[in-house]
Amino acid sequence: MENTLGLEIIEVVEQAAIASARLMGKGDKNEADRVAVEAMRERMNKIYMRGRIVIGEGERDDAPMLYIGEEVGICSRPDAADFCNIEELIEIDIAVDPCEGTNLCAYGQPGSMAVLAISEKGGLFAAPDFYMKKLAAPPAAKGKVDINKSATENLKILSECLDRSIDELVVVVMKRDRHNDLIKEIRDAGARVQLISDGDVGAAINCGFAGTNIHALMGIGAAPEGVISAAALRCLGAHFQGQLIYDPEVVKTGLIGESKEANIARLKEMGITDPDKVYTAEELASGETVLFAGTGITPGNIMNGVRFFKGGARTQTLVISSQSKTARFVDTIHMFDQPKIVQLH
Ligand SMILES: O=C(COP(=O)(O)O)[C@@H](O)[C@H](O)[C@H](O)[C@H](O)COP(=O)(O)O
Ligand SMILES: [Mn+2]
Ligand SMILES: [Mn+2]
Repeated sequence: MENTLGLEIIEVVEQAAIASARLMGKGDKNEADRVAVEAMRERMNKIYMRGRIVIGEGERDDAPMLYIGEEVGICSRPDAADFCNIEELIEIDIAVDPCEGTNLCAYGQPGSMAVLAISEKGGLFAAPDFYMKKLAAPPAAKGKVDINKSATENLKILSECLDRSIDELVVVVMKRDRHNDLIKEIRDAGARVQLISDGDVGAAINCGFAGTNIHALMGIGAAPEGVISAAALRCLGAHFQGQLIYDPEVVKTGLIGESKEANIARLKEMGITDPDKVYTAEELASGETVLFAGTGITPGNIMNGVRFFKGGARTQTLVISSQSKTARFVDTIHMFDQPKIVQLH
C-alpha cells in the first residue's frame, strides 16, 4: 500500500494544507475548512485507487464533500473498468481531517494540520461523531498507563517509564470546562499542564516522539480525531486509548445530541453495543497496514507550516507507516506556474 500510494497520499495532504494556509489568519474557519476539503478531494480523485471515506466531514446530508461513505479514487468511478484493473486493487478505507484545528488556522495560531489515515477495508474504526476520552503517551509507557486509572496514578507510571520526575512531565489538555478537575489533579500531582485551545491530533502525535517536551495527552476531544491519532501512534508503537463519551453532562460544551439515553440508542443503531468500551490504538486502527500522513498548515512542534514565496510554497509532511516502520519528514517545494525563483529558505 505504501509503495503504490505513498507519494500520492503525501500530495493529498500537501494540497489540502496549501489551500487552507492561503486563508491562515483571515478569521474565517469555515472557508479554511472548505478549501482544504475541496483540495483533498480533488487530489484523491486523481489517484488510481478504490477508496472509501470512513471518517470525514459528516454524513451525506450534512456535507457535500468527503462525507462518510463517499467513494474516492479513479478506480471507484462507475466507468473504472475502462481505466483500472479493479480485481488487482485492494479496497482501502480513509479517515480524513482536511483542516484539523480550523480555529488555529483561521486565527493564525500554531498547530493546524491537514491529516489522514489509511488502511485496507475495515482497518479503521468508523468512529461516530461523538466525543472521546483519550490517553496518549510515549512508546516506553505503552500498555503501562491506563485510561481507567486516575491521572495521578498515570503520572507516577509515566515518571517511572520515562525515568524522569513527575515535575519534569508535561501533559497536554484541551482548555475546556469539562477538564477543570483533571487540570487541577495533574497540577496537584506535580506535573505541568500545556493547555491547548484546539488540535488534539497534533498533541497526541507529539507524545509519540521523544524531544517534543510533551509526555501525555489527557482529556476529552472528538472521536474521529481519536482514530486518526490512534493510527499515527500505533505506527509509532506509542500508547493510545480512547473511550467514547456520550453523556452531554460530561462533555459540558459542544454539540453532542440531546441526552445520554438518546446517544446510547444512536450508538446501538451503529452496532456499538458496549458504549463504555475502552479501545486501544490497535483496535481503532486495526488494519494489517496503516499509514498516517499530515502536513503542517501553521507551524507546529514537529513540523513547519506552509511557507509561501513568489510563485510557490514549501511544505513539511510527516508520513508514518506500519508497513515500512518509518516516520518520514517530507520537505517539498511546490512550484506554481512558472516561478522566477525556487526559494530554499
Ligand atoms: O480542536 C479540534 C477541532 O477540530 P476541527 O473541527 O477539525 O478544527 C480537535 O482537535 C478536537 O479533537 C475536537 O474536535 C474538539 O475537542 C471537539 O470540539 P469542542 O466541542 O470544541 O471540544
Ligand atoms: Mn479536527
Ligand atoms: Mn477539521
